[in-house]
Amino acid sequence: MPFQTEPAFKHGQAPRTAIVLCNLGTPDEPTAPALRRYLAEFLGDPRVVEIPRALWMLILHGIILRVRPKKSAAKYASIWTPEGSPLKVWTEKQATLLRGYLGERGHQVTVRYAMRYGNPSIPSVLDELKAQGVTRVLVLSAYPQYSGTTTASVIDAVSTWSQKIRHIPELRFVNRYHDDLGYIDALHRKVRAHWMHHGQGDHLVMSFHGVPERTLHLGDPYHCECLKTARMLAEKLGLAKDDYTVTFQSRFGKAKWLEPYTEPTLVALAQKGLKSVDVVCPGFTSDCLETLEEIRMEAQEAFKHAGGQRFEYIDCLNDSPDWIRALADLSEKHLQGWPTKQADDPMQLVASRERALARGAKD
Ligand SMILES: C=CC1=C(C)c2cc3[nH]c(cc4nc(cc5[nH]c(cc1n2)c(C)c5CCC(=O)O)C(CCC(=O)O)=C4C)c(C)c3C=C
Ligand SMILES: [Fe+2]
Ligand SMILES: [Fe+2]
Repeated sequence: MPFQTEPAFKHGQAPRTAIVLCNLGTPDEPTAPALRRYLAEFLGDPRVVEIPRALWMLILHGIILRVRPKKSAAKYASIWTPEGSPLKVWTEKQATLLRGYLGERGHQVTVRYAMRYGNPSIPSVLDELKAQGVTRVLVLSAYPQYSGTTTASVIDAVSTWSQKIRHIPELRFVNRYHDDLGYIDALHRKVRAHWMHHGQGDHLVMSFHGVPERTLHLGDPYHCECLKTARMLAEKLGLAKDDYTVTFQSRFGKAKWLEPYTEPTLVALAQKGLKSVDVVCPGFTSDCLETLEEIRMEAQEAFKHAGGQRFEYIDCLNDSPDWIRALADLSEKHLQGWPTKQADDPMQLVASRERALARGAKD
């Protein structure tokens, strides 16, 4: 296999570090053709749908990609903003803010965001970083809970890219932070701030994205990590067991997914007489189709239709300063041993002195 051409190797170049904040991805626009491209890539990933390949390709291309793009495009149109898809807008903002926070702490790191499906793609971002001379990459997934369907797929994309590279940068992956104290604290503050402004409902539903239940029995830690996040958040909020329910949303297809399902749970709670509920989606670090349309719109309607009166959707972490601080702390933890402050790294000091001398010679 031919490898990508490298620029000539130069001795004495200072190491350069980058962080890539990877999220799931989103269509380029809320139209059926854009959705077809996005869903073909997403649902064609064997990490996402684990059924025999030939059969799945027939179903995907023969049925799903003929029907779903139009329906999904209409849903995306209902949450689209002038700046684009919320998922992309928030992820981009998080990357910019993370760069700023780390810069304030004296770190010289490049921070980029990338999307596992759609744009900017993981390989395109890694190509760009490599062209800029980046020698160390910390891959930080936007998924706090590890799942084979998401986190592992990001790792696959980076590994596939590296297979065509001769001089591979040092790579590190943050696989999970479901129990990271900064993440839990940021969630807790988000919920508390919402209660302060809108009052506290009679019950809190914590809704996580679902996965097929089979993956749990096959050893995927996702379910356990969601439950741990929920337990820690509940403890921090001072909630008793009866004050909250953990649910799973976004079921796809006919197979059994993790239960209890979010919308039927909300309907059952309303039918039992619950009038007032708060819903938070702790596994989503950015608002997106699944939170804004499926929860804030659809689930709210179902809850009220079943007799509920007050439904408060609590925004995702998005650009909350507590969250960006947690991201910066997490990054610092995983950057250890990769000097990113000039004073830490003699090579950087030499390189910067040489640059200064070269500038002096020119001036
Ligand atoms: C087909 C199976 C799917 C699995 C498994 C799955 C896991 C999974 N997804 C997220 C996070 C997000 N998913 C989003 C959208 C979305 N998810 C699926 C299917 C599966 N997800 C589809 C088909 C879609 C697209 C929309 C649609 O047509 O319904 C999103 C939102 C993206 C956006 O653009 O806003 C997120 C985020 C996680 C965390 C996860 C497993 C843990
Ligand atoms: Fe999904
Ligand atoms: Fe959905």
